[in-house]
Amino acid sequence: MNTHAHDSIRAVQWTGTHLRLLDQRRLPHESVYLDLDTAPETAVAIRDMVVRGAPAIGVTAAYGVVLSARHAWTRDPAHWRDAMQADLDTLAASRPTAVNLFWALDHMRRLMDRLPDGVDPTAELLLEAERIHHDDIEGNRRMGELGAALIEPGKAVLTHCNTGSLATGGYGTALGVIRSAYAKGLIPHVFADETRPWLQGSRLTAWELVQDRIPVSLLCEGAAASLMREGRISWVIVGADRIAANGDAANKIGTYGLAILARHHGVRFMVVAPTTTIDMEAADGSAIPIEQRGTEEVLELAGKRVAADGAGAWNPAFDVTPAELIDAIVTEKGVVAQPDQENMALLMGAKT
Ligand SMILES: CSC[C@@H](O)[C@@H](O)C(=O)COP(=O)(O)O
Repeated sequence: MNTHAHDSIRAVQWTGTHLRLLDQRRLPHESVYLDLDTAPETAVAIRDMVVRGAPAIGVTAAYGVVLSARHAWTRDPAHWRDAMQADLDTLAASRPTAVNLFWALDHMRRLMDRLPDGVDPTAELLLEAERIHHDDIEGNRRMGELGAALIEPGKAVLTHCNTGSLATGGYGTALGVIRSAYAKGLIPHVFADETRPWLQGSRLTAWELVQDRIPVSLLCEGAAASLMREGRISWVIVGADRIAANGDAANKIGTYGLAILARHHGVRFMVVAPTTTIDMEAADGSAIPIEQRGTEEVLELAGKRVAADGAGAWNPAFDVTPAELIDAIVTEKGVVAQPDQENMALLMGAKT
C-alpha cells in the first residue's frame, strides 16, 4: 500500500488530553512530537517555529485556547474568561503576519462570550477547535480541485516555502493544488525553492512530496529566473499568510520576486489560501505587518555561523506580492481571477 504524506502527516493533533505538535525544526531527519499543556507553551512553539504555516498556526492557537480554558476553569471557575485574558494576549503576540492566528483567536473568543457562566467551557471550546481543524482540511481538498482545474496538462510547476500537510490542518493549500494536479496527471514534476533561511522547501516540501512519490527538484531561489527562461514551468503556485482586501498577498520572503519573474517570462502566478487568510480590514498590502526575525537566522546555518564576522543581516520573514501580479487567488469559496478590491469583496460577500 502506498503511504501518502497527506494521509499520515498530522503536524497538529489533540491527544485527548494534550496538544501534540510535530517539531518541524527537526524534520526531515527526525520526527519528534512535543506534548503541550498550556497556552504560553503553545505561543512559544508558534514563535520558535515548532509549528508554522498560516493555517497550522491558526489551528494550533485554537487548541491553545482550549488549554487555557482548562487551566482557567480549574483555577478560578467563577471568572474563567478573565483568567484566560493573559493567555489570549500571549498567543496573539506569538507571530504577527499570519492572520489565521487572529482569526482563530477571535473565533474562539466569540464562542467564549456565548457560553454560559458556571459551566466548564473546555469541552465546547475543544469541539470548536476540532471543527476549525476539520474545516481547514475540507477547505484544502476543495482548493485542490479548484486550483488543479486551472492547470493545462504538460509542464512542471514551481512552489515556494512549505504549504502542505505540515503548514495546514492537513493536505495543504498550494501543495494541495499540486497534489491534486499531479494525481490527475496534469503536472509531471515539481520544482521547489529551498526557501532560505529556514529551508522549508528543502526540509519540508521535499519531504512531503517524496513520501507522496511526486517527483521534486529543489533549486536555490536564485535559480528561478533561469528555470522560467528555459520555459520549463507553466505556473508558480504559492500560499499566503495574509491577503488584503484588494488582493495584495503576503507570503514567505521571496514570493514577490517570483511574481515579478513570472510576469516577465509569461508564467502564471497562483495564490492558494483559505478565506481565513483574507483580512478585509487591511485595505492593501501596506497594512499587513511584516515579521522581522533574528539576524542569526541569516548569519548562521543549522546553528553554525557561516557569515563573515562583523556582518549584519536583514531578515524579513514575508513580502507582499501586489494583486496585479497575481493571475488567480484560489480559496475554498471559489477562484478570484485577476484579483482586485471589487472581486475580493464579491468573494467575501462584503458590500463594495
Ligand atoms: C499554507 S501555508 C502559507 C504560508 O503560511 C506559507 O507559504 C509561509 O509563508 C509560511 O511561513 P513560515 O514562516 O514557515 O510560517
